[in-house]
Amino acid sequence: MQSASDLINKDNKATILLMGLRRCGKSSICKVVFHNMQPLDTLYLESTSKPTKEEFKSLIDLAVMELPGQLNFFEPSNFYDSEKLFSSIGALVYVIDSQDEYLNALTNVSMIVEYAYRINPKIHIEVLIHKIDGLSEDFRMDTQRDIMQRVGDELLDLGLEGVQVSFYLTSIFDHSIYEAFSRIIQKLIFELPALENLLDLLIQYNKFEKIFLFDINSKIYVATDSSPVDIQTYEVCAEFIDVTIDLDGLYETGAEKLLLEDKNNKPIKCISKLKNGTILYLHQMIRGLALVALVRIDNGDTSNLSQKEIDDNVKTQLSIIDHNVCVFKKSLEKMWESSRIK
Ligand SMILES: Nc1nc2c(ncn2[C@@H]2O[C@H](COP(=O)(O)OP(=O)(O)OP(=O)(O)O)[C@@H](O)[C@H]2O)c(=O)[nH]1
Repeated sequence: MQSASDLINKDNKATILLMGLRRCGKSSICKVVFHNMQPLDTLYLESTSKPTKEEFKSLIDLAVMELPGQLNFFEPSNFYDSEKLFSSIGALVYVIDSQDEYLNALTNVSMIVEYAYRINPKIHIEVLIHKIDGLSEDFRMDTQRDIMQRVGDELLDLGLEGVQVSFYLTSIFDHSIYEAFSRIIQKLIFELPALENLLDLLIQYNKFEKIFLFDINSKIYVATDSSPVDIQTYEVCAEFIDVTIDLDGLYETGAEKLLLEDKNNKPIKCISKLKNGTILYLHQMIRGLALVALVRIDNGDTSNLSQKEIDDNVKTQLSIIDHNVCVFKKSLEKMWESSRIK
C-alpha cells in the first residue's frame, strides 16, 4: 500500500492536480466543492488561462491545482515544470465531460497517466466521468463501462497494465462530486486506518448507525466508519451541518464561529430528532471538522414507562455518547499533533 508520507510535497501539503480538456468542468468543481458556489452560477465561469493553485486547511493541509484545458500539457510551458509538478503531487484527478464526444479525452488521459506514472509511480490516478446529470441511468452505466474499457486498453497498449485507475461518476448538481472528492482526499490521509478504527470503536460502544467526520466548509467527509456509505445518509448528515450553522447564526455572534477554531469557546453541538425516531448528532471537532452521526436510541419495552422516564433514558444515553465523542476528539487532537502532513 502507498505510504502517504510519499505524497508530501515541498510545502508539506497533500496536493491534488485537476486536469482535463477545455470546458470539462474543472473550475466548476473547485468552485462548488471548495467555495460553496451554487452549481447554476458556474454557467458564467470564464475559461481558465493559467494554472491556479488554492490551499485549504482541513484535517490535512490540502492544495488543489488546476491546469487549464487549453494548455497543451506536452508543450514546454512558462507556467510550470511538469516533471517537478508531477513528482510533488499526491493525486491526479482527470475530468472527462461525459456529455461531450470523449475519445480525445481518453487519448489525452492515457498519455498523461503514462507520463505521470513514469515520474511518480506512487501517484493516485482518479478519473471523474463528469456531468452525468445529463445522462439517463442506463446510459451512465454504459458510458462508465465504455470509458473504463477504453482507458484500460489504451494503458495496456502503453505497457501500463499494473496502473491502478479509479473511476467516479460525478455531477456538480448532486452529492456525487462530494462523495468522489471525499474518497480521493481520504487516500491522502496517512492516518485514515487509525481514524476508521476509532470511528468503528465509537459505533461499537454507542448507538451510532453511521458516523462521518466532515470538513464543515466543503462537506467532504475525511473519514467514516467501515460500514458502507449510503448517499441518502450522507445527504442528511451534510445538510444537518448547514442547519446547525444557520441555527448557530441565529443565537450566536456569527456562524463562522463553527468554522474557526477557538480553544476558549465551547465546541458546538447540535441534536435533532427525526420523524422515524433516529437522532442526528453533531459535535464540533478540531481544524474545521465536525463529527456528524445518526443515532438510534433503543428504549426497549416502553409500555410501562412514563414519557419522563423515556426522555431521561434518552438524555442518559446522549450523555454517554457525548463523553465518548469527547474522548474521540482528544485522540484526534493527539493524532493531528503527530501528523506527517499539516
Ligand atoms: N450539466 C453539467 N454542467 C457542468 C457540470 N460541471 C460543470 N458544468 C458546466 O461546464 C461548463 C464549463 O465549466 P468550467 O468549470 O468552466 O470548465 P473548465 O474545465 O474549468 O474549462 P477551462 O477553464 O476552459 O479549462 C460550465 O458551463 C459549467 O456550468 C456538471 O456537473 N453538469
